[in-house]
Parts: sequence; structure tokens; C-alpha cells
Amino acid sequence: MATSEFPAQKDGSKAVLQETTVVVFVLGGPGSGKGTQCPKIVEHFGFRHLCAGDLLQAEIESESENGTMIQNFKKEGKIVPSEITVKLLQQAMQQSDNKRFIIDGFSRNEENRAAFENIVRIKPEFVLFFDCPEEELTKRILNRNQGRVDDNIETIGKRLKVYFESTLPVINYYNSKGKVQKIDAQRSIEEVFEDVKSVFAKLRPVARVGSTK
Ligand SMILES: Nc1ncnc2c1ncn2[C@@H]1O[C@H](COP(=O)(O)OP(=O)(O)OP(=O)(O)O)[C@@H](O)[C@H]1O
Ligand SMILES: Nc1ccn([C@@H]2O[C@H](COP(=O)(O)O)[C@@H](O)[C@H]2O)c(=O)n1
Ligand SMILES: [Mg+2]
Repeated sequence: MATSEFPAQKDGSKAVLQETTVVVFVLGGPGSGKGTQCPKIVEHFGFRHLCAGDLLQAEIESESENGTMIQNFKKEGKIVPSEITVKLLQQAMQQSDNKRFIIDGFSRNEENRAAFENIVRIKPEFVLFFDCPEEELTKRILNRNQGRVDDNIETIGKRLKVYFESTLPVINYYNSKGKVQKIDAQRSIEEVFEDVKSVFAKLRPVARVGSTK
């Protein structure tokens, strides 16, 4: 079986990533419902949910060497250098028993996309795209009330600009490869999940069983 290898581990061994690893990128504007729908996909289809934004937030909270820089990027709604984010995703993938991943909030720009494909050497099975109008995104974020430093009207404007200028081109790139599953995300949470279910139900059966770790 063809495999690709992750870089060497601390103990000198290499984590081998098998052909059977399945990656789905989950994209959509800020507030489109990625973080709401992903746990439902985990529950119904047994994927491991990795959220790029949460992994970066954990770096801020652990006061790692990059924590302050990441916090400043987040406050400005900017995309953190890809090397950092891809390394965090790679570590989380290596540490997981589950080899089927939904990666929420990734690839956010062309640099993210290229870094993941070059370093992890896996192409996504497909991109789940939550399509939602700007006014609805803004309304949802302002009502979210989770204490996020970037959930304020000033940063929302910056995040939306980054989304339209940098993330939509990535979605268009994957669309040109026939890899985008577009969901109308303006409807209720339940209605959106009905469509999400239809998309995942079409995956080969191995994607529907196993550990969620
Ligand atoms: N279909 C929906 N209808 C109404 N509200 C929703 C819907 N989906 C999610 N929400 C609400 O909108 C807010 C944003 O949702 P969520 O956190 O899932 O978005 P997100 O795409 O992960 O955003 P971000 O990119 O900022 O992390 C939350 O308060 C959530 O409860
Ligand atoms: N690939 C990514 C994902 C996120 N970020 C940074 O985190 C912020 C919050 O992300 P959410 O997915 O939770 O909205 C985002 O605005 C970026 O600052 C990133 O740099 N790269
Ligand atoms: Mg989210």
C-alpha cells in the first residue's frame, strides 16, 4: 500500500500516514455554522473533529512561544502563518487513533492549502462549504456570546474581508477540481444538518465506523 510519511518524531521514529486516511476540509464564512455542525458529523459518522482556530487558541492559552503573536493575528482577524497551523494539525493527526478527520476552518488561504498538501501530503476527499450571506454571518457572530476576542464589529469586518479575499479563492480552487459540497447554511441548524448527512452518507462505508478519538 502506498504511504506518505510525517516528519521524524522526537523518538526518531516516523509516523506513517496511510492511504486510508480521509480528510475533509470544512469552510464557510465566520459564523456560518462550522463549529455547530462538526460535532454532529462526529456523532453520526465517527470522524475526528480538528478545529484550526481552537488549536491556535490552545497555543495562546498555554502561553507557548508563539502565543502572543497568534493572539495578535486573531484580534486582527488575520491568518496565522501556515507553518504554525499545519504543524498543530499534523501533531493532532499523528496523535489520533482515528484516521478520518474533519478539519474545521482550514484551508483559509492559498498558503494554508499549499502547506498542508506539501507537508502532510494528503489531498482532501472534499470540501464541505457552508454558504451563508454576509448579513446573517454578522448577526450570528454578534449574538454568539462566547467571549471571543474577535467577536466584535470591528474585527468581524476584517474577518469577512479576509474570507472574501483569501478563503473564497481556495473554495473556488477546490470547486474547479469538482471537490466542493456546497450547503445552504442560512436555514435552521436541523435543516442544514439534513443536507450535511446526505453528503457524508455517500462516503464509502469505512468512513462511517470507528473511534472518534
Ligand atoms: N443554522 C443556524 N441558524 C442560526 N444560528 C446558527 C446556525 N448555525 C450556527 N448558529 C449560531 O451562530 C453562531 C456561530 O456559529 P458557529 O460558531 O458554529 O460558526 P463558525 O462557522 O464556527 O464560526 P467561526 O468561523 O467564527 O468559528 C453560534 O452562536 C451558533 O449557535
Ligand atoms: N486556518 C486558520 C484558522 C484560524 N485562524 C485564526 O483563528 C481565528 C479564528 O478562527 P475560527 O475558525 O475559529 O473563526 C481566525 O480569524 C484566524 O485569526 C488562522 O489563522 N488560520
Ligand atoms: Mg468555529
